[in-house]
Amino acid sequence: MMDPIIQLQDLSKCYGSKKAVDQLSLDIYKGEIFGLLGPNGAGKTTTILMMLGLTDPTSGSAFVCGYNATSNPISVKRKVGYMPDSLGFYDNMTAQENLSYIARLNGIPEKEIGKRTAELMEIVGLSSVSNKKTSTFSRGMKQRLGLADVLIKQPDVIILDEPTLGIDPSGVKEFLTLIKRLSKEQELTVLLSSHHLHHVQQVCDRVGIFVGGKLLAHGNIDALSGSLFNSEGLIVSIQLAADIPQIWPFKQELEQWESIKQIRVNDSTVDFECKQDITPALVRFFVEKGYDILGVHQKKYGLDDIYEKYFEDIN
Ligand SMILES: Nc1ncnc2c1ncn2[C@@H]1O[C@H](COP(=O)(O)OP(=O)(O)OP(=O)(O)O)[C@@H](O)[C@H]1O
Repeated sequence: MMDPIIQLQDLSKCYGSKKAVDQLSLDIYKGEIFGLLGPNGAGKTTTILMMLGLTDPTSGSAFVCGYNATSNPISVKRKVGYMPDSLGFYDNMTAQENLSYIARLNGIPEKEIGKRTAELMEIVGLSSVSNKKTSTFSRGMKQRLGLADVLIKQPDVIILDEPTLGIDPSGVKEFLTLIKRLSKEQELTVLLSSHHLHHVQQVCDRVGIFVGGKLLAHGNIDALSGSLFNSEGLIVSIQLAADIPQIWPFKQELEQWESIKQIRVNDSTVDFECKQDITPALVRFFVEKGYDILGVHQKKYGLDDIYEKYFEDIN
């Protein structure tokens, strides 16, 4: 496997007796979109600050793009773009002027600024309004300009803190689609922190769940739901046209199937707890036995279920 682009090893940060981040170990790979999830005070921002070399860990290490963030923060900052949750622009300047200003701060040669800013305006979908003052911009437009600011230095990694906060649903969708496209096209690694679970679920390859400074779980959503709901797994529910008798001869036959963990019969509905998705085989079984099927429903656990379950367990 390739080397991780972000490598956190036993990273801890204490503020007095408070452990804001507690022995965090995590690897993130090039081109991944990774979601940091957790309630207020979980330690997400402190973790991000340590990755950027903006605060020193009490113990452990954070390597980003091969550099130790504590001993080499300047090199890390060259490679990493950070978009905080509250964005500031010069309201009396146009979007183009704001972006050019950021380009100069990043040391981009004057002769390249025009081309680079125009390309970025196109990428983030602001070309047609680039000569408008940012005071007229909606929150969603500002967020896209913030993304252009972050991308101007052609980073390998971008870190976005609550990027969808305060944007309307269509703006959120556009923004997340843009992030996904950029990540795929440019092999950009994206770390985003968010409270909005379904936003994260739409866009992230993997997520990490933070609570009380600890990383309780990380992985892709299927793997997390699989491990967390091990006892339940995937539920396939088949609704038939007629009730099933109390003593149902086919139950015993179905219980022999390797992929079925449990069967629950409730009037005309049969629920199967399965190790994997065997919906087509189950449908065929019922049809071959002459049953009329009114509906087939799969319950898969999503991020909301996973998140809730973790909070249930610790509260
Ligand atoms: N400079 C500081 N001094 C003292 N305590 C701090 C400091 N910064 C953070 N903390 C504490 O560390 C813990 C983690 O805070 P952090 O801001 O990292 O959490 P978070 O997950 O980013 O939360 P939020 O979503 O609210 O930003 C909290 O209990 C917070 O009060």
